[in-house]
Amino acid sequence: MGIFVQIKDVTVSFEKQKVFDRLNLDLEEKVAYALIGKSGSGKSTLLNLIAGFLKPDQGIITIKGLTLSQPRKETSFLFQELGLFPWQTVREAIAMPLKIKGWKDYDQVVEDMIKEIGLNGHGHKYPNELSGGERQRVALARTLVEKPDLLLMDEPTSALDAMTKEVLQKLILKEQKKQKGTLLFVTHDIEEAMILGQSILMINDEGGISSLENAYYGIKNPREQLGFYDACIKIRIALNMEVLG
Ligand SMILES: Nc1ncnc2c1ncn2[C@@H]1O[C@H](COP(=O)(O)OP(=O)(O)OP(=O)(O)O)[C@@H](O)[C@H]1O
Repeated sequence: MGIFVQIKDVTVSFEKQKVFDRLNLDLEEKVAYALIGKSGSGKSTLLNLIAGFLKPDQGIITIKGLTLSQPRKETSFLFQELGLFPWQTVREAIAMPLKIKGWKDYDQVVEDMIKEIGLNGHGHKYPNELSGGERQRVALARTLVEKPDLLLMDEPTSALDAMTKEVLQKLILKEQKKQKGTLLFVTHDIEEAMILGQSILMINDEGGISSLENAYYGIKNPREQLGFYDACIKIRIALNMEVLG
């Protein structure tokens, strides 16, 4: 597997605050990365850089060997705010990226995706007629339907109850295995990082990023694996966060 995203000597500052100072990071092709770090450590900033929404003050970012100068159409982004339009139904929201790309016959693809996310029979509904978890699934479907080669997600399951969270995590895992794109997602949830990330990236106090291979990725019931919680706690301690309750 080759290097897909390369961050070379990237510096980013807001006003006088330096978020990253000569950051170097490589993301490999077709790998799922969890990005964790304290609040304000720069997780969303890193996603914005790789999405091409934010330009570094110094340094360069390359994707597939090409210097990133603007957002790419092969990259999908799932924002915390979801970005669903109140006037679009589930069906219209999922079809939108395909329409923009100039697809003609997308009805079946959209219907298949609606089934995939478990919203069969809800295609005609508007966001205000959906629950929070259903809205999050629609936003996820909209980013997955165009089969991006790079998917960036900012806390995809935040603010969901445990059961809905699990449904969404299973969906992400399934789609990731099927589509085989590169995935980078931000999470505050160490368990989620362990369940979904093949590799876990941690932003440390100095603004550097260290990575660790996740031995638990892909195991069917990771919670049942001996050592799962130990590993979670170790990561929490490394991050200097509160130990799991
Ligand atoms: N547009 C901006 N203007 C000024 N400061 C900013 C801007 N965006 C981010 N920052 C600052 O940069 C730092 C990193 O922000 P960022 O949103 O990347 O953190 P984060 O790790 O995603 O945090 P959280 O976990 O709380 O969402 C923060 O101190 C934030 O206040």
